[in-house]
Amino acid sequence: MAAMSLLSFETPERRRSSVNLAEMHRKVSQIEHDEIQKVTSSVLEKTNLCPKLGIICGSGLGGLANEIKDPQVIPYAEIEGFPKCTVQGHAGNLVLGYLSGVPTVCMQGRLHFYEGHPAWLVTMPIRMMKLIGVETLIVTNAAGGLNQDYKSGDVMVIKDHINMVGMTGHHPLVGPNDDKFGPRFPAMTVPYDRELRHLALQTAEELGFSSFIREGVYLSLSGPSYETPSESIFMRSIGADTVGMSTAPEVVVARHAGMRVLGFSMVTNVVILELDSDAIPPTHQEVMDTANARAKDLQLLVKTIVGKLASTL
Ligand SMILES: O=P(O)(O)O[C@@H]1C[C@H](O)[C@@H](CO)O1
Ligand SMILES: Nc1nc2[nH]cnc2c(=O)[nH]1
Repeated sequence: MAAMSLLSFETPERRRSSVNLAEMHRKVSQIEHDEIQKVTSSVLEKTNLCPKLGIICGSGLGGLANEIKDPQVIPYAEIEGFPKCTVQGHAGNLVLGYLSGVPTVCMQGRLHFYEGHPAWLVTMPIRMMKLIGVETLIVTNAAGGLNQDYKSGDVMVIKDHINMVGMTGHHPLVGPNDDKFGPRFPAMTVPYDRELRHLALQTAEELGFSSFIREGVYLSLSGPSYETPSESIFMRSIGADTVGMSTAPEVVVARHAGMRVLGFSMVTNVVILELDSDAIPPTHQEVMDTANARAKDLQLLVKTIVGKLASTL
C-alpha cells in the first residue's frame, strides 16, 4: 500500500511540470543574461572610464559618492534596464570617476529585495560592475546593532555574514549557473577579504576612530519590517552582531565572480531585545539621521583605505 502511494506520486503531469520548471528556469536565466548585457552596454555607451573599484552606498551613506573626483553622474533612470530606486536615502545614481586616484564606479543607492526585485535583479549591478572591469568591491549598509555593546554611530567592519534571505531560498545564484562569472558551487569560506579587513581596522586606528570601530558579523533579512524582540534574540544567539536588509546577496554574487570584498555596517540603532519595551522603536528617519551624522568619518575611512590600495588596484 505504501509502495503504491509512493508510485502514484510519479504521474505524467508531475513529470511534465518538473520539466516545465527546468525549462522556466532556463528561460528566466536567458532573460537575466540579456538584462545584464543590456544594462552593461548602456553604461559602456555613457562612459570611457574603466573602473577597478566598485562601491555600494547604504541608506543615508550616499555622500561617499561626493568624494569622487571628475564625477560623471548617470541616473539609474537613464540606464536601459536599470530598476528605479524607491527608498529614501538612496539617490539612484551611478557615479563614475576617481576616488583617491583609483578609477571607481559608485552606486549612490542600492536595490533591495523588499522593493519587490527578485534576488538576481538586486545583485545585477555587481555583475555589470564585473563586466566593466571591477575587481574589488566595497559595500556599506545601515544596520541595527544586535550586539548590545554596540552604540548608535559605531562602524563595524564586516568579518562574515549570515545570508538569511539566501537560506530561505531567495538566493541570487539559484537557476542555471553562468560559468562566465564563476563556478556552480562557490565557496564562501572567506567572504570578506582578510587583508582588506586588517587594513580597514589599522586605518581606523590611525585616524583616531578606535572608540567607534568594531568588527563583527552582519545578518541579512529581506525586510521591510524591523525585527520582533524574539527574532532579534534568535539572531543574536546565532552569532550576528548587526542586522540589516541588504549586502549579503551582493557579496555572494561578488565572491562568485572572484571579486575581493570589504564591507562596513553603520550601526544606526541599537536593536531592542526586550519584550514590551518602552524604548523608542526604530524608524527609517532615525536610520538616515544617524547614518548622516557619522557619514563623514566613514567617507574619510574609505577614502584613506582606497588611497593606500591605489597602487595595487
Ligand atoms: O541599504 P541599507 O541596507 O543600508 O538600508 C537599511 C536597510 C533598509 O533598507 C533600511 C531600513 O531603515 O536601512
Ligand atoms: N533589519 C534591520 N535593518 C536595519 N537597518 C537599519 N537598522 C536596522 C534594523 O534595526 N533592522
